[in-house]
Amino acid sequence: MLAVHFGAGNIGRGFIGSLLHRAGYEVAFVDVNEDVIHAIQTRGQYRVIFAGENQEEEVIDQISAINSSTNPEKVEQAVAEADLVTTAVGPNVLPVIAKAIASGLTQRFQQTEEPLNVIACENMVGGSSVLKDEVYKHVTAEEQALIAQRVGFPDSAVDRIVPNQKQDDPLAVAVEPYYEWVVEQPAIRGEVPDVPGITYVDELKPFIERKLFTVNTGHATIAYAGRYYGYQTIKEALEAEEVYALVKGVLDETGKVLVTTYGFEPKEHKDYQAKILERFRNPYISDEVTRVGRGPIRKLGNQDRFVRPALLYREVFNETPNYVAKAIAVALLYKNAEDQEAVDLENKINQQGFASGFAEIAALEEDHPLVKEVVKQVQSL
Ligand SMILES: NC(=O)c1ccc[n+]([C@@H]2O[C@H](COP(=O)([O-])OP(=O)(O)OC[C@H]3O[C@@H](n4cnc5c(N)ncnc54)[C@H](O)[C@@H]3O)[C@@H](O)[C@H]2O)c1
Ligand SMILES: O=P(O)(O)OC[C@@H](O)[C@@H](O)[C@H](O)[C@H](O)CO
Repeated sequence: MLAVHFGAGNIGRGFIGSLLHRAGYEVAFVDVNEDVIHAIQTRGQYRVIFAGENQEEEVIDQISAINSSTNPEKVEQAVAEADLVTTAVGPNVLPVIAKAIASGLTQRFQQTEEPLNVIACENMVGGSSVLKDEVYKHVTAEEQALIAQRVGFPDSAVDRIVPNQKQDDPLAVAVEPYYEWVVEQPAIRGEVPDVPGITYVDELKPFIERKLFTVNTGHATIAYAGRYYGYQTIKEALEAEEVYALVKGVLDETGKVLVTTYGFEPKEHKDYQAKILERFRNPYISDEVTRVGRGPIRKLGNQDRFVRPALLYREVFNETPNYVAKAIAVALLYKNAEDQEAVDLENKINQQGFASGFAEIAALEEDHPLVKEVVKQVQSL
């Protein structure tokens, strides 16, 4: 069985590749990073190191790699022959890989009537649905009809902390042992892929929103507050009283709205939150605040980890979550010259001011109550 995975990065090698390998797939990685591609092509395997007391390892072999920049035809052929396609490239890259997937499907329809599932494993709501919309832009109406019949784009939620790697070996990847991969089953076409570790659910939304607005909202809060107070890693930032007080307040607010909206059992959600804070404190993982805070414009977007839960909170309780607003305020002060989105954010705020800059990024009116509260929080920092 062949799985084609776009994005041979942290999660691609450290999580998706590992589970697909265990399920018996040969994994063809598609990437644009020639160093990683060359290493996979020459070595044909890599190590996953589980960052815990015993530092257990797993060897992933039966792998290959294709450079989608220099070898698009090979990518198309791989998609045409694949039994499963997955992605972990970053939400902003989905429109880029959509063209290669579309060309591969065009070729596939000339070769076989076999169904195929394409699962985007990105930190966003509706990643596979967004990818499907992007693929549709590159195919004919007739091919859109074939896709609707034969190709599933089930949305998914993936959870495993995989920091930027500091290994001498460019392919080895240290990961936390914990993982969760939830996939929405009704959108599957043909047989449900038998991948141990995937949890199939009828409705993904509660799960992706619980994950994004607990794990990622908490993570990003620690990253931006950590950067603001001068800490380098998530672990050391979380040890700071002012950072812990903020993330605790944020998780209380997102927890309250998630429990009310989706009916999660309150004690169970508290345990879920506690587990996440323990994961952030993992002594065997060093995760920079600059990785977790990467892409601040994406993370301040209307449907992402700060604004979406804040709007849901206002909808449900008719008041603004002040801790989330404070977390947004420190995010607006985020600086990192090596992160283009951080540079763009800083320039936008300098040119337009906080109210106009944040309102534009969050797709809100400048006089929106959340914008007003965020500006108030910035002024009090
Ligand atoms: N790292 C984590 O802890 C984690 C956990 C859960 C979800 N995620 C999500 O997984 C996705 C990937 O995150 P990551 O941490 O693995 O990032 P990463 O930067 O380590 O990996 C992304 C990979 O995509 C590749 N890429 C970029 N453009 C490409 C293109 N046009 N075609 C093919 N490959 C391309 C990059 O070269 C890189 O190897 C993101 O959506 C992220 O939010 C990450
Ligand atoms: O990947 P991002 O940039 O959306 O968010 C950074 C981290 O919060 C994220 O990668 C977490 O490590 C991951 O979502 C844990 O499952």
